Amino acid sequence: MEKQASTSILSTRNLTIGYDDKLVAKNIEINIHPGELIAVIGVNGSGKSTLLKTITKELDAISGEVFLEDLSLEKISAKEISEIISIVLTETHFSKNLSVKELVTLGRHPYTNWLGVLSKIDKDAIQQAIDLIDLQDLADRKCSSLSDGQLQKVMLGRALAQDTPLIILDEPTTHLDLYHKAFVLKLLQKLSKTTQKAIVFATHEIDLALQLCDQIILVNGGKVIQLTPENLIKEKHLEHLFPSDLIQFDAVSKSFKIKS
Ligand SMILES: Nc1ncnc2c1ncn2[C@@H]1O[C@H](COP(=O)(O)OP(=O)(O)OP(=O)(O)O)[C@@H](O)[C@H]1O
Repeated sequence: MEKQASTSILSTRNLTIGYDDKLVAKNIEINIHPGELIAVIGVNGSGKSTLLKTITKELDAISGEVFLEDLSLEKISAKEISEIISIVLTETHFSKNLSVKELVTLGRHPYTNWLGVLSKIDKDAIQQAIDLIDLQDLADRKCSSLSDGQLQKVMLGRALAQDTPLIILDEPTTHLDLYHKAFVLKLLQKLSKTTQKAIVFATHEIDLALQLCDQIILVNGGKVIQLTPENLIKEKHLEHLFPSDLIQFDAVSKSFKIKS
């Protein structure tokens, strides 16, 4: 089995992503390490979801390679992937009739036997996830009774219970107000540091991502670059992200401003 020498949890080599009739981005070289909080940013339709789908094997790469830890993604089974990556999608693919604790318990699915019997390790992982994000008071509530912000925390709880070194989230702050967007992203930042898990999320909250993330992956015009927020700003990659007739990036406040 081909190996790549590095301490990355996930890396790519000369990766090209897209669909049968559409090349989305090429020459992608990204590296994700333990404890890092990484935002994937880019305008609508730039390829953020395509990149996340490709690195989680939901979509085949057009060419190039993805490595999970040091193994080529092509050679790893779905079960092995689920022990390394947990995925939190925006759309909810579960019955909201479940209680919070039942939903968090689903995170242990890759580890339980076919009867779904929980071992002590499973029960401890579920409790730890509930404690880590303060879900104790919500544990017996039905998911249908939760606000979007609470539901997002519960989805994160399920990913934590899966206890993988890498958590990937597709737009975790959609539908949240500014306070809850900041709350969820700050929680992701805290979890990446306390658990040393790598957390990667696609987002349109560029201002917040610049303040909170260790690294930014920018998908733009068929290219993908990975830099620290400081270098992304210093190298002026954000200046021409959007058409300049309406908004411009202000490097001093590290935020986008509407042109007067
Ligand atoms: N199944 C598909 N087949 C062909 N083209 C697709 C498919 N899914 C997406 N695309 C195209 O690939 C490009 C990248 O789409 P993608 O959904 O990855 O962008 P995104 O950055 O996640 O967008 P958004 O911010 O709007 O969610 C777009 O041009 C889109 O139309």
